[in-house]
Amino acid sequence: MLKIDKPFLYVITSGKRWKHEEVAKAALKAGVRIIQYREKEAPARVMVGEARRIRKLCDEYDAMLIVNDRVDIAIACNADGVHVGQDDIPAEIVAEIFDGIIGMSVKTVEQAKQAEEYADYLGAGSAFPTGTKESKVIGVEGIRRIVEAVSIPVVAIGGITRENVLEVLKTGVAGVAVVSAVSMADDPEDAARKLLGILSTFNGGR
Ligand SMILES: Cc1ncc(COP(=O)(O)OP(=O)(O)O)c(N)n1
Ligand SMILES: Cc1ncsc1CCOP(=O)(O)O
Ligand SMILES: [Mg+2]
Repeated sequence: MLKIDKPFLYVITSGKRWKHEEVAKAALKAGVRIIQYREKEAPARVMVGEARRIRKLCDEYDAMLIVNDRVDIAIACNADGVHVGQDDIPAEIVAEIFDGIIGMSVKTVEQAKQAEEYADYLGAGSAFPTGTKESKVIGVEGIRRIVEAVSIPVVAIGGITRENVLEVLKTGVAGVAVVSAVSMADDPEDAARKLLGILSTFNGGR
């Protein structure tokens, strides 16, 4: 389902410093192959336009697009997938109406095992404290427990930076997801390139 080499960098856009499209384009130029469009406040009319423009960019770079929370926007922009959390539309209902990748957020092994039935991958975190979202920190050990409990790809999220990403990779995650490390960077393309550089040197050892 996630047809990219491991470990991968999963960039989540925020429109708070740069436009969503600017972040997506910078990440794609750097070599990122999975982008999540995450917009929590804009009207649907604005979201659908942004999501469609990012879809076009992802097509140019042969990259996957996941839409956060909103199955309607995901359908309208022909996204590859949709990501839902514990309070969003349940994954089993997403599966009824959406033909694509389903990602689900989890914090515990119990949630992870339940999510496995309908999800194609899991977003596990927060790995570290983060200012981007109020989210309980489960730590690197919490991520490791989830990785070991399931057989679908696990993407770590929350407070991941160039400084701590190696520690996270050692848990065996399939990928690492970042919002601020790229979307809030002075130079998002350079930030993504540097993170990708660290991922490519990681030898997979635990
Ligand atoms: C890859 C990935 N993992 C986790 C999340 C968080 O989803 P959720 O808990 O629904 O929180 P919001 O992002 O919707 O605020 C994610 N978006 N992506
Ligand atoms: C969306 C989300 N879900 C758990 S932590 C988080 C925020 C991640 O953002 P950042 O990479 O800036 O810490
Ligand atoms: Mg959500």
